[in-house]
Amino acid sequence: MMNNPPAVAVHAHGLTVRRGTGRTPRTVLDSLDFDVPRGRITGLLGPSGCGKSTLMRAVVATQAHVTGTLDVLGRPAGHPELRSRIGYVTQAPSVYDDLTVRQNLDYFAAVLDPGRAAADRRRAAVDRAITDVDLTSRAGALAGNLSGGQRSRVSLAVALLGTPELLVLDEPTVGLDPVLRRDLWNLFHDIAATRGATILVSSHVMDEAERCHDLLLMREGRILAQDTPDALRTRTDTTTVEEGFLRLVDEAGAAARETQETQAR
Ligand SMILES: Nc1ncnc2c1ncn2[C@@H]1O[C@H](COP(=O)(O)OP(=O)(O)OP(=O)(O)O)[C@@H](O)[C@H]1O
Repeated sequence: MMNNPPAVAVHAHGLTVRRGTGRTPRTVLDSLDFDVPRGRITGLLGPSGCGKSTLMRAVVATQAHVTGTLDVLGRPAGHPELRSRIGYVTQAPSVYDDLTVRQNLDYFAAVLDPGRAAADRRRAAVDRAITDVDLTSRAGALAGNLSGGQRSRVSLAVALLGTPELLVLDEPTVGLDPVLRRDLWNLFHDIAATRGATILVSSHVMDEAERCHDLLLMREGRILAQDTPDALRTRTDTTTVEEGFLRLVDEAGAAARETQETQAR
């Protein structure tokens, strides 16, 4: 019997992913060890191509060729019980342009919680999700007529429908103006604080790191650091997470060169 849920939402040990077809698939995640604490916002940050989306896809079990240990909400990734406990928003907003905001949500709610008996529950869930993302005044608008930021919020509302314990958000603020980015981050903090939900959110914009409780900094398929923004700045003796990240990159590069030179002697 489980009395208290574990304090860790995602636990990875030796997590490895190989991608690509043919005889020589590439290792795109290389033996990662990390934990994502529950009830907090963990930012997954690193340059384009470092493996953020692949890591998220492994967590939500849409990625093939995953090896190592990967536990999510106390179950192995991909366990059927996790389906309703995780909300996932991909980089491209997955909404139907020819449906209104409410129709999009009604559709996904019907998939999640089907049957006539659940109609009232579905309506309440849809109302709540629309309110959560602050789209009440646009509920009747066609998704195809919304701005990029509004479409992202519809996608987020879909992910919120099942009141997930873990929200996995792949670059949700990409291409948004500073005001919309700030509003979305405020919403993430609201969701984490009021629902106790865990949020794993990726970005390649380093200033967004400052908005996270915890950070996983990635580079070239590896975890460079797992820290809070404050601890990272202190440890690297820098004033921003971006400078701290660059210092860690330089240190890792110097260490790699030293190893190569030692091996060449
Ligand atoms: N279908 C695929 N087949 C082979 N390799 C792939 C495939 N998709 C991605 N990759 C490679 O895997 C690596 C990690 O890609 P991934 O999309 O996870 O990075 P990312 O950090 O999310 O990048 P971005 O910020 O640009 O979305 C990259 O080197 C990419 O080229």
